[in-house]
Amino acid sequence: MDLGAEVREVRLPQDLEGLQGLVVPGGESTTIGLLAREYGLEEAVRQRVERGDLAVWGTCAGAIWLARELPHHPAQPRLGVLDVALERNAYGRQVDSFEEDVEVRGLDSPFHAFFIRAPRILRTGPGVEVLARWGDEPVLVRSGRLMASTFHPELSGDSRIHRMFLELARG
Ligand SMILES: NC(=O)CC[C@H](N)C(=O)O
Repeated sequence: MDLGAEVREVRLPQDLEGLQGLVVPGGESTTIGLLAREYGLEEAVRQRVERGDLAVWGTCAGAIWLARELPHHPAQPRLGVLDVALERNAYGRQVDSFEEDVEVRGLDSPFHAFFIRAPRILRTGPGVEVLARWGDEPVLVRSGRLMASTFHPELSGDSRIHRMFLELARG
């Protein structure tokens, strides 16, 4: 899908240069966290976020990387700038992966969301806006120029949440 944004892969701090937005994908959050710390990317992203000149969207493992609190894995390396508490792999083995239609604030019809060994958002801080819930639970949140989803929006062939993020990035 072509949404008119120029994209590049980011692995090292210098890859951030000139970027307005960063998507931190799903995968394995411990690996992402360790490598980002080792390669100095964590610190570089932190500085840009603190200056307010980078929008960051974490999906699934990426959301875990952004989370301030991981009560069950407090020492896991992460950026930790988003005021939420998350629990990893929170939906148990049987239903480790599932798909659901979720209502998203600002969208006029439901979004089909894929949850893959998804984390659960246990708490959101005062500055955090919940944009979508599955049942009672937040699954898409935003705080300033940070966004986190516990599902994988890239698997739906629906670009509406990507468009929301581009607006944040262009901010
Ligand atoms: N789909 C995903 O990104 C899964 C996240 C993974 N379970 C983790 O804790 O890192």
